[in-house]
Amino acid sequence: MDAIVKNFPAAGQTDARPTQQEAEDAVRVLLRWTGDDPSREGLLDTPKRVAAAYRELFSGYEKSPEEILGRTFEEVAGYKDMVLVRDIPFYSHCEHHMVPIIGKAHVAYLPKGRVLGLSKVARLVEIYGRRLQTQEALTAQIANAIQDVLDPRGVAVMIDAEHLCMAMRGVQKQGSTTLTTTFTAEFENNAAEQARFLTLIRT
Ligand SMILES: Nc1nc2c(ncn2[C@@H]2O[C@H](COP(=O)(O)OP(=O)(O)OP(=O)(O)O)[C@@H](O)[C@H]2O)c(=O)[nH]1
Ligand SMILES: [Zn+2]
Repeated sequence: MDAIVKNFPAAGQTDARPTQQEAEDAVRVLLRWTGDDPSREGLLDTPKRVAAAYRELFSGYEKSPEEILGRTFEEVAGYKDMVLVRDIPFYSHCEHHMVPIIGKAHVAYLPKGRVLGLSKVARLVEIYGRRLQTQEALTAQIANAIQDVLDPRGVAVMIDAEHLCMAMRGVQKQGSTTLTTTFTAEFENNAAEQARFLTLIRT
């Protein structure tokens, strides 16, 4: 688990953050970089709004996956087959251009006794989504967090996302999506389980 989160500040650890003033000044520089005038009326409050928006869009750095996944329960009448939460919509930002990634995550695991609250799976996607990401890292982080904290028989994650850095700029290919998968433990070793996961996603 440490390996997954150690690049990010832990919950409450905001000391290394620049001040509000520094953040707003940086936005003013970027406004000038666009060619606009930060002192015109319509842009006067923009640095403050952008700083607040960044806090929200990147709030995943302040949240702990272990905390979210910590609350599990066992009373499921011996249920032990796959649990799949599919079509979890998310927004993230690519770490190369800081432009949105828009997509859906499908997350499954094979329980070994304990199960997760279903909303916690979606909350986990939010935590990692609200950080600067590559799609590969996002996929692996979600799978590894569940594997490490819940210790199920296996985890499968698929992400299907559009990168606006490929659509709005650069190569400008709108509508193309990228698929990434991570399989752990029993999912990694068992092609039939992988196939069942992929079939259930499409059902
Ligand atoms: N593998 C991977 N690549 C990504 C992701 N998000 C963005 N990229 C790519 O990161 C690459 C960065 O390439 P660079 O050549 O350093 O940057 P660039 O000149 O802005 O590249 P272009 O987008 O081709 O204009 C681009 O090919 C992006 O498409 C991601 O989640 N995963
Ligand atoms: Zn990008």
